[in-house]
Amino acid sequence: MKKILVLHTGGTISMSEDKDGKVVSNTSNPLMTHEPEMSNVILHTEDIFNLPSPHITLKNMFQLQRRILRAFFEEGFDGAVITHGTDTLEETAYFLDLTLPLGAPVVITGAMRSSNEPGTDGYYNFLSAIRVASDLTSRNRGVLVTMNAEIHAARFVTKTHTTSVSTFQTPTYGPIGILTHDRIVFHQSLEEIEQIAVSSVEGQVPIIKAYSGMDGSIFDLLSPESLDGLVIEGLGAGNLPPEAFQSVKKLLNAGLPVVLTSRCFNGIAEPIYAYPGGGSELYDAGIYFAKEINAQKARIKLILGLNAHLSDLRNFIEK
Ligand SMILES: NC(=O)C[C@H](N)C(=O)O
Repeated sequence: MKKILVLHTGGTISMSEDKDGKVVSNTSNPLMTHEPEMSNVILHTEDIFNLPSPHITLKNMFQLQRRILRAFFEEGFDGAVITHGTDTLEETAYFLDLTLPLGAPVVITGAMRSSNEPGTDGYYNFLSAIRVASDLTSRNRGVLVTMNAEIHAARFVTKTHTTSVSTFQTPTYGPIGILTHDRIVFHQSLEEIEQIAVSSVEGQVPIIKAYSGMDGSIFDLLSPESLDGLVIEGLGAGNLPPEAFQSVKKLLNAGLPVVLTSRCFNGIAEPIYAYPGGGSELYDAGIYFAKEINAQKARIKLILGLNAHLSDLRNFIEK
């Protein structure tokens, strides 16, 4: 028997469509009145929050992390399943991936169609997440996201479509496993799972997206004293328009950590180009290049790195 902790946090998976066709939150989670029964699994369920995922904060993520640590190290659970709204699911998944130790599986899922809509995917995804969390082959893989019969690594998965049930995709690498009718099949594993210990999750770190013709005005509006860091979604392989870069330099000189990702959906940001505003200039000026992760995940990583007071923040961000 596997003992699995289920933490419901809200999101479409817990919502219903009302008579006007609007999707609304419920006071009681429909997944709790209709729990899957599996011969080899005992579920312990908690409605830890009931929040649409745009309302989820770093504090909520930290609360989930501490609840799961207690479940694994004091209460003898073999795995955990989290149901979550899909809008920010990838951020919570990555936060937990970085802050939970390897071992028992932690699987996050959600739904794109609420509980009473035709073709709702909530119950199926919930059942799939329980199957993955209770399977021995899911151990030591970092936090997993299970949606639409696919298993993705939390570090790379992202929401790619506003409404499709196949919205969660892993650019560049693809899913690490699939669920068939009877089996769970992993076909890839991550080389290395990163971990960081934090005792706080404070920090003001906005994300700014670069675009053609961008000048420095948006960066000039920022006061480095009221920020802890900045993430820029740069162009292509990791470049900025030259005027924008001149203003970013002022923030760097004021001691603000600045992390660069690419607005490209696939690939890795690297300091290749040496023209004004090119990646090589940005790197030499002290901008950190976040490898392989998108801007919203780079923000989580930077905040965790700052809260851990790392002596070599660049190394952590660029790993
Ligand atoms: N499909 C969903 O769960 C979207 C919803 N807006 C949420 O993130 O809470």
